[in-house]
Amino acid sequence: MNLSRLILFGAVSYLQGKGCKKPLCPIPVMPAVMSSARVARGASARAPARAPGRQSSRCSPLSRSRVYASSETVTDDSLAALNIKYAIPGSVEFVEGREGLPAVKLTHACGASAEVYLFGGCVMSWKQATGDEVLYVRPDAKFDKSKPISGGMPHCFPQFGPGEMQQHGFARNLDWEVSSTSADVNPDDKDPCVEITLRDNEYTRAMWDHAFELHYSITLHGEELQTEYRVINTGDKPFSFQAALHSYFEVVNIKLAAVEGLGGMKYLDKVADAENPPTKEMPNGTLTFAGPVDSVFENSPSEVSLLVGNGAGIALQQTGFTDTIVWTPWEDMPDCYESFCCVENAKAVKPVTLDPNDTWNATTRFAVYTA
Ligand SMILES: O=P(O)(O)OC[C@H]1O[C@@H](O)[C@H](O)[C@@H](O)[C@@H]1O
Repeated sequence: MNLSRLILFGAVSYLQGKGCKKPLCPIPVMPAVMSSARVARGASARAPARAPGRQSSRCSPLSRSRVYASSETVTDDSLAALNIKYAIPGSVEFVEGREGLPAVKLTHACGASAEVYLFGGCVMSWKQATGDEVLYVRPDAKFDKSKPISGGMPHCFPQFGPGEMQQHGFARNLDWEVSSTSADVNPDDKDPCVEITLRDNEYTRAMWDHAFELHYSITLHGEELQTEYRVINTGDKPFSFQAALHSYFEVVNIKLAAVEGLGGMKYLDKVADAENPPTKEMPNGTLTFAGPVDSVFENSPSEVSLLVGNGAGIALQQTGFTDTIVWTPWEDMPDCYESFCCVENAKAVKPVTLDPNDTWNATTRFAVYTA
């Protein structure tokens, strides 16, 4: 990726076209249907024109852009079946990701795109209209399911960590199911969207004995990436969990990068002690990097920005996720640390406790801007 091009082309033209000012337009009202019980069970939240339960009525097998050999064995979980059921020509398509992992590609009419891998429910790519990649995937990332994908936007659920469970919980190393797709929030400016779902199973029960549904929707609103995260307690006893989007962003160089919006805040310093982090206070101003950082900011502002080192930045807005984590491993990862910075939207410090049938929601909105 060459983020410097963002200054000249995509971000400027798109944000100007949308009338945005730095760093972001006010958060638009998310579709009200996102919180309804019907949606929580998997109906297509963002396609009100469709009949309930018919998630891909706009998808015609005849007009899909990918052609499959007729001799191909179509199983329920194959790309062909997913495309037949959920593809929306020009907006939503199921494709083969790295090492054959199934992925859903969202394409916005402005040229922006995103790719979400069903393994780990991980947004692996988010590109601006120019083709510039915003996310970062580590060179040591594995795509054989032997470990979670190290890069993009993996999940931390139901544990942020460290804790009793595997680091960051299990949601990032399981296959998620597709529950709906849509592309018709506004017919004049189609916003492609996919919703994927994770439910408890034998594997999760062995680690965490609770019945749950985790619904995660990813939408491209122009060049912006928006997500909605919904946890439902489907069991008969309360449970507590932590959750985070462990986002890896590409930077020009970590030594030139900075995070705005956290000045003067208290934080837990996990570099000093990962198990019992001491509380420290940030000086006013921006957070810059001259060594490893692993800081947890509780009740952080709903908007922070990552400056990538060339004048461009990524604004992160959140609701529900009350905390922000900033992580750079520095020389623990000598081959790649200069190229990325993790700025994570999280509910990590105080876990959420959810009663049976209750739902917890969190949203994020990511947008590239120029100074
Ligand atoms: O599991 P990954 O992707 O290698 O990330 C590990 C890091 O993830 C961060 O979220 C934590 O704050 C760090 O403490 C941890 O080291």
